[in-house]
Amino acid sequence: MTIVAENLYRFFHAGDDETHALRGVSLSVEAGEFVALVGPSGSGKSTLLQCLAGLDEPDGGVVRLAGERLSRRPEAERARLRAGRVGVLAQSGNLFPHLTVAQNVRLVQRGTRSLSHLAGLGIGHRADAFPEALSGGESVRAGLAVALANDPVILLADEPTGELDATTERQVLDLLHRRAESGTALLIASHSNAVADAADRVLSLEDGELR
Ligand SMILES: Nc1ncnc2c1ncn2[C@@H]1O[C@H](COP(=O)(O)OP(=O)(O)OP(=O)(O)O)[C@@H](O)[C@H]1O
Repeated sequence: MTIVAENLYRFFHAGDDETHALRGVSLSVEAGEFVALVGPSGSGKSTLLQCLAGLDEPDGGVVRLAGERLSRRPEAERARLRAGRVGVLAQSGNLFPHLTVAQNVRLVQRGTRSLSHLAGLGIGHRADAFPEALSGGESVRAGLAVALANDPVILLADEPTGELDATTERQVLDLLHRRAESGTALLIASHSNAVADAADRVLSLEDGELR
């Protein structure tokens, strides 16, 4: 099970301005691989993750999930292809505000699985808290708990450790490592050196191109 991007382009227009957020990005992440995606602010990391997740549509190129084309399909089909296989942690909007952490996880969970990964993420004691009561680091970890709720085969995560202290970051990276060892493909966008150090491979984006 892999995720593959072939020659992805994404442009944004605002008035006369055109931003070339992705300019011909090709990559693949294999099962069990922990890949870090680094690059300066604005280099296209979030755009790339959104396109890989099928939450944004590239203007050119193709995304394939386990050999099946994800791009240029109706959202309902993209959702079906993603469901239960791809976990996504975005930069915001990962939690429904009117549900507790545990309810957020339960909402996306298929069947009855345990909530034990909350403890692994160091937020077991916050299971009954509402998102507005969480610290920045707690809410990122709660979002990660939602993304991991169905034991996805691919995890796409945007800055999962950005708001964490060094000790908690280590804890989250250990958990991600164990996921990779059990076969999950991880693509983690981050500015943190600790994430790049923990990864098997580092992809570096600059101005919408991999270097
Ligand atoms: N919806 C949008 N409309 C217009 N421009 C956008 C949009 N989304 C992203 N961009 C632009 O595309 C470029 C890439 O943005 P992106 O968020 O992918 O970068 P990033 O590497 O994730 O940055 P950061 O590290 O700050 O999160 C930036 O110039 C950004 O301003």
